[in-house]
Amino acid sequence: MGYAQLVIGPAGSGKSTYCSSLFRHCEAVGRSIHVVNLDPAAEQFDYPVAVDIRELICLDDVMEELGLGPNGALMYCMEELEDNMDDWLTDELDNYLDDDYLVFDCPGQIELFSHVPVLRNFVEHLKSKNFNVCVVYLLDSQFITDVTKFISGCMASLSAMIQLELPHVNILSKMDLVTNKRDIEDFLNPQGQVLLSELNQRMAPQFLKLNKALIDLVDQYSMVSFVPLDLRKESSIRYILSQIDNCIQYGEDADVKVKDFDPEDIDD
Ligand SMILES: Nc1nc2c(ncn2[C@@H]2O[C@H](COP(=O)(O)OP(=O)(O)OP(=O)(O)O)[C@@H](O)[C@H]2O)c(=O)[nH]1
Ligand SMILES: [Mg+2]
Repeated sequence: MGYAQLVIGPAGSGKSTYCSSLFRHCEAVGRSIHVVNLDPAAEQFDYPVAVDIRELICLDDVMEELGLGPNGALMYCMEELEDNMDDWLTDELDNYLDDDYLVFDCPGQIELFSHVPVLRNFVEHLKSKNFNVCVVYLLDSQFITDVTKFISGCMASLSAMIQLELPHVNILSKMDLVTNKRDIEDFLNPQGQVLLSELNQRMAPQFLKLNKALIDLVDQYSMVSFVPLDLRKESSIRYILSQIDNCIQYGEDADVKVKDFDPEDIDD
C-alpha cells in the first residue's frame, strides 16, 4: 500500500510552497516523503523533485510546435500524461516501495479538477497501483475576506470533490498574511444560516432563492470546513499533516502528536 496527497487549488494558492514546506518538515522529523512535479510549466523548485512531468513533456515545446497559448499547451501536456500512464508513469512509480508516501504538486488551472477527466483518470491509476489518495485543496486566505468570494471558493472545491471522489482536506493557505483574525474566523467553520444572511445582504433580492440553494448545497456536502495553514509555525504544518495522514490511514499504529496546536489559534 502506497500513500499519496494530490495537492490542488487555484493558481497561486501556495501549492508548491506547501509541498516544499511539507518536505522540509518531514525531513526535520526524519520522515520520508517524495514530491512529484505534475506542473509542466513549473520552472524552479524548493524541494527535490522525485518525479518530474517535464521529463515526459515540456510546455515550451508544445507552445512552440503546436502554436498553443500557455493554458491550451498545459491541457495538451496533461493529456500526454494521461496517454502515458501505463508506460512512463508506471515506470516512474515502480521506483517507489510499498509504503512510500508521494505528494503530487499539481498545476493551478481550475479546469483540471472541474470538468476535464485527466486528474480523475490519474487518481484511478494511482488507486489501481494500490495508493491511498487524498485531495489537499488549497485556497488563498486573501480571497476569503467576504462571503461571495468564500462561496465561489467553496464551489470550486466542491467541484473537485465531485470530480475526484476522494477524501478531501480543505486548507486555507497564507495565514501569515491575515492581519485581522476576525475577517477569517467566520469562514473557518461557518454556520449555514450566518453565511446565508450575509449573502442575502450582499446580493439583490432576486437572488434570495439562489443564495439559499447554494448554502444548502455547501451544507449538505458538509465541506465548509477549512484548516488554516500558517507556514511560520511548525505546529500548523504538523497538524495539517496529521489530518491528512488520518484521511489516508497512514501510520494508523503510530501515535500522532497534535496536542500542541489549536487550529482556532491563528494569531500568535
Ligand atoms: N505570505 C505568504 N506567501 C505565500 C505562502 N505560500 C505561497 N506564497 C506565495 O504565493 C505565491 C504563489 O505560491 P506558489 O507556491 O508558487 O503557488 P502555486 O499554487 O504552486 O502556484 P501555481 O503552481 O502557479 O498554481 C508565491 O509568490 C509564494 O511566495 C504563504 O504561506 N505565505
Ligand atoms: Mg505551483
